[in-house]
Amino acid sequence: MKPGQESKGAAIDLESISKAYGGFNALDGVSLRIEPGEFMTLLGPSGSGKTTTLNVVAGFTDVTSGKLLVGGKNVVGVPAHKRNIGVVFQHYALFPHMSVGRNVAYPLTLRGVGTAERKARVARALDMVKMGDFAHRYPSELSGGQQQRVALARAIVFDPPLLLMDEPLGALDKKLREWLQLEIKRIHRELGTTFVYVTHDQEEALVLSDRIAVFNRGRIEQVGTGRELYDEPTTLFVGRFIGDSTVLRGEARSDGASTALRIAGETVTAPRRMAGEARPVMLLRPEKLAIRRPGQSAAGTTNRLPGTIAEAIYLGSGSKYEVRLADGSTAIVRSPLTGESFGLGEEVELCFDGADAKLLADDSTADATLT
Ligand SMILES: Nc1ncnc2c1ncn2[C@@H]1O[C@H](COP(=O)(O)OP(=O)(O)OP(=O)(O)O)[C@@H](O)[C@H]1O
Repeated sequence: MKPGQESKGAAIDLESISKAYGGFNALDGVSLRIEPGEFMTLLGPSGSGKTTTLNVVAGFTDVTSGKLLVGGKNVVGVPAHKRNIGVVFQHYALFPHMSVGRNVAYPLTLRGVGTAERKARVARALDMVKMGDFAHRYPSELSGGQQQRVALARAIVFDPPLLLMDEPLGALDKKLREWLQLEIKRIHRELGTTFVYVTHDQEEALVLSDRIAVFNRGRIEQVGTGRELYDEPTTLFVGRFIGDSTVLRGEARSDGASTALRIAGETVTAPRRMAGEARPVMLLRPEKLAIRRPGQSAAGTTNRLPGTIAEAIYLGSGSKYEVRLADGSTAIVRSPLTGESFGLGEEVELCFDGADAKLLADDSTADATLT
């Protein structure tokens, strides 16, 4: 949204929404406030409840319990076609027998909008998605990316206060997807409408969103900006799902204000304690880890673990290394182009400052659910 521009978007409030199919809880007490004009992404692995949540907001799925407010009004029980919400799915649901222009005009025809205004609004919506020259084509004459842009035009042509998108770029190749991500971001800015977007792709979520809600097994684990989720994950699942990470597990000992982990005979410490009874693990981001040759001094690092280079990947802007540790686990390290390089199989030391380690409660399901 432009500064000073008033949001045309609706606020959404999900309050303790549950949805059961037989004895299975697809949604298990989901609460989320989405601000007017916000770009909110629902992110999580397959089966975590993202699509069910979106369908509940759209009115395609009823709830077992809970409240849903759109623009402050309770819409539980209101049928989908009366909610005035724009929707885009992964598979372009364009009408094949209608031209692009007639496809985009369809929601206006349904609403009884007169011819002159209809033409003007269809032209505006097609221009917004850069498909102004394609009004006379048929869907079968368009590429996948073009069809999705038409679907987007059709979803925004009636100025809905809320636009829902379920993996709209899922069927497209990487380059096209990256370009359309930027287009969707621009359209969101220009419209000022509330966007709710479903994806299982964390990079896509980071590119697009004002905030991200991370789903796991029918619940929201954490809601925050991409930076908050990366820098301050509150659960191991979120820490593992957003960005690369290394998880150190070992026999834990906490005393005073610090926590020590014993890993294959070595001890690493962090100058913090974790509240509660759960077993702590340390989570480290790749840029907080360094690799040194054994015996080499490493200023500023308080911890060292011996390991072996298991993988070295040249990334152009630097290198990414996988270091196999003595307990069999793998650490991921990013090192700048200017740094030293290491060969496969080389014996090294993994170094880090304990202050950079996040202490999180262990959760054995956090690895299994990463798909
Ligand atoms: N109509 C249904 N009947 C029974 N179970 C369902 C139904 N719809 C969804 N589920 C189940 O609810 C869970 C959540 O599904 P949902 O589609 O919301 O997940 P998702 O996070 O969107 O995953 P994906 O990315 O694979 O679409 C899944 O385990 C799914 O099998």
